[in-house]
Amino acid sequence: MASESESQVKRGDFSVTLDSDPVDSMATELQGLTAEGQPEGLIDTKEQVQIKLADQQADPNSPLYSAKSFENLGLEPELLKGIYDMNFSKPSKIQERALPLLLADPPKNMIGQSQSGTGKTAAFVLTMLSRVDASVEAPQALCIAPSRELVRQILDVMQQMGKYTQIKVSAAIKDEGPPRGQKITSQIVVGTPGTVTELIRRNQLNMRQLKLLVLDEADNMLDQQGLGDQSIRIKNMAPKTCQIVLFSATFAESVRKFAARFAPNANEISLKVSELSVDAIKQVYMDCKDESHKLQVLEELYSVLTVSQSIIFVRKRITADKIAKMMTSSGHKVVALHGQLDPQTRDQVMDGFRNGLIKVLVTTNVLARGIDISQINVVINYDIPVDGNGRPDAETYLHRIGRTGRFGRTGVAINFVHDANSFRELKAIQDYFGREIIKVETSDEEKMEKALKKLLQ
Ligand SMILES: Nc1ncnc2c1ncn2[C@@H]1O[C@H](COP(=O)(O)OP(=O)(O)OP(=O)(O)O)[C@@H](O)[C@H]1O
Repeated sequence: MASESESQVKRGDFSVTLDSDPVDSMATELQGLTAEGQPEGLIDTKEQVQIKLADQQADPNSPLYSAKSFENLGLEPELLKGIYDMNFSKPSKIQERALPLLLADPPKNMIGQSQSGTGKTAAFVLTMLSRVDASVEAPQALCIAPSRELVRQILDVMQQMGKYTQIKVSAAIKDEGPPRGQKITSQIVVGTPGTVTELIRRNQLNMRQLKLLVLDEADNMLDQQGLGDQSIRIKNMAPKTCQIVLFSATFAESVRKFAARFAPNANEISLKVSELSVDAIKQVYMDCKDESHKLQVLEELYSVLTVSQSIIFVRKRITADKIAKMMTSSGHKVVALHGQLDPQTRDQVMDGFRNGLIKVLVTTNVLARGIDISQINVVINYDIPVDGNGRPDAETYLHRIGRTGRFGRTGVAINFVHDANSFRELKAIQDYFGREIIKVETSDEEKMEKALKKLLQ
């Protein structure tokens, strides 16, 4: 991308001016403990993953700290059966590293980071299923996640993995919790923070026997402007001995500090900022003349591309509805999904997208995180993500594009820019991650078609 004047990327509570070589300076900040003066107990692996063990006496070279097979983890045979039923033959990198630490006794807190689509869910789901006692009829493990859709997905993984066990799992999302007055007796609960808080308040969810609390998309869950307060309140209801596990693909420095307080003395698996992007996701941008030209380019794009499934991210609900209407009238199987829809409709839309009846989903940031659908080969940032203060939001960008290119698959992320502002926003994000976002010609239809087809080869 051509050089632009100053622009700022917001990272939690600090910002960086692009003129000061943001990639280098921010990488140094985010590396944190990996810079000079590396403390003991920190393993700097070849893949630039840093593992910081809470126990400084631990021998980092011990085979205990990586599991090359699921059998090595000492899991119950019923759980192994569930894993193999899902066709997981061996642990992914994050599972290999995190599971031995997560399952060790006495339990230790964990702050775990790995790129999108690398198998974090299975790591914490297996831990939850391993830690609870099926003969005790009370909640012992609780997972909270930021969206209804993500909670339902985690429940699905939980049910598949645990299908040969006697463990019961309950949902804590709007309209799907236990009926009023009825106490939860399931060993595991997965929910959104709002509904979980409500169930605790109504004495339906008793936290007394909780051994494990997991925050998926933890940086988002701890964000002070968002779900942070609720997450803190939930944690404060758990016993002091409860194991706290935080997972995400991103932890901005300010959140990381807070996370370290939320999950004290945790084992940490972290990535440098330069390692956050998934190589298999090709990132491009399309230069549109103005806001209305974006709609036209979108139409052209879908007329030339063979997309199996895709997500279009927009800033506002109204834009989502407008695009869905326009594309539907052009004959595409498109639906908009956002927070204004009622829970049942959201579930129906999501189920339709998962089983392939809906090919394109137009959505807001509500689906930016965690959603795992392997058929998605294109993600479009129709609007560049910005935070509440209107500054480019690098984390949300990474999560959004991470809906494609999952678990070794390839994918394409297409960004629309249409004025100096959107250009600056995208440039700031590009410079932050240090990965070039390549231009696709929009002025010449033939060239555009050729470039797009090549992208998806
Ligand atoms: N060991 C494994 N073997 C094969 N497939 C796996 C394994 N672990 C996870 N997967 C698959 O990889 C995909 C991505 O996993 P998952 O959704 O857990 O990623 P994630 O790291 O949580 O991503 P995100 O940061 O986007 O939330 C899923 O479809 C999952 O079934």
